[in-house]
Amino acid sequence: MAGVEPRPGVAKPDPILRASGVRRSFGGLTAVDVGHLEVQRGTITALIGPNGAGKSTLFNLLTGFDRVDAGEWSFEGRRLNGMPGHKVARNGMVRTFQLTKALTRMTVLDNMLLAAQGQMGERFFGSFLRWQWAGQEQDNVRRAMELLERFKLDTKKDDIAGSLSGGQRKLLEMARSLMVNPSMVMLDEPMAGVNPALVQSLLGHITALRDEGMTVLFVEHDMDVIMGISDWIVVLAQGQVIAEGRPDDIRSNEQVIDAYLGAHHDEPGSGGESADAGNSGDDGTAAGQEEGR
Ligand SMILES: Nc1ncnc2c1ncn2[C@@H]1O[C@H](COP(=O)(O)OP(=O)(O)OP(=O)(O)O)[C@@H](O)[C@H]1O
Repeated sequence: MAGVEPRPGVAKPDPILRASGVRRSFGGLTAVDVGHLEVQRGTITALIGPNGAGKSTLFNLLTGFDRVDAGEWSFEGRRLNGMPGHKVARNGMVRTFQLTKALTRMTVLDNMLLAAQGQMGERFFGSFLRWQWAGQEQDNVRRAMELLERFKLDTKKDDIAGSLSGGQRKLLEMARSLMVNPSMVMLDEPMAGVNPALVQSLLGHITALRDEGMTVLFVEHDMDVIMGISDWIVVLAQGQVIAEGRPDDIRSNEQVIDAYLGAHHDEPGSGGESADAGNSGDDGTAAGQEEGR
């Protein structure tokens, strides 16, 4: 990334993901309107922005979990427009999801085995899928156990996922995403609901993935995490990319500071003194119940 200019839409030397003219509106509100965006292969790229900036919507669009009004994007040179989420995942671009109610009722190992099906959704789970797996099951179990060991969840394989702490759930979400052998993982608020004691461990896992050649794109609100771990940062505000750059470029970017302060303008007591959107760890998961390991 040396020599890449810090400006919105800048071309990268070896982009794994390219998006152009991606737009999505809800009624009269334009949630996403991205002119051009490239994600460099093998980097940790953070997608940040104030509440309501369009980060989740952009994630959903790129991964096939929502439909664009306009625009196109490609991953590894292959057009993804109109491809459903499970096919996008099979093409190597996979996203994490917070564990749904149905998933929290399954064991940790079943969560992993279901993920091997490539984000088809838990409604497909059950005797039918189990029957269909017959041949692949051994390979999948082997891979699942390797990943559970890596994320230090192997001793929990028979526990119900809902019994895991907030941090362990995040580890499971990450482990699940790796079941399809992706080349890019998109992490949705990997630190939300995680006890500070486990944050370093999670950060270690994310940088290890990058060091093994994986591309990581993540949405996060915690500025210390973002500035500490990111190779590149993309800032969204009101659906548009308003800035891109290395952490030092973004830290001092006035447009970015204005966007955060503007977003906080009407919130009582916000004071606008910080560029942190300030809502990390508030997703109502098992924060404060970390056991660590
Ligand atoms: N399904 C939907 N129907 C209507 N409006 C929506 C829908 N999804 C998102 N929006 C609106 O689109 C805008 C962008 O929302 P989005 O959730 O993508 O922002 P975000 O940057 O992820 O915010 P946060 O940091 O709070 O999660 C918001 O104004 C939101 O209210």
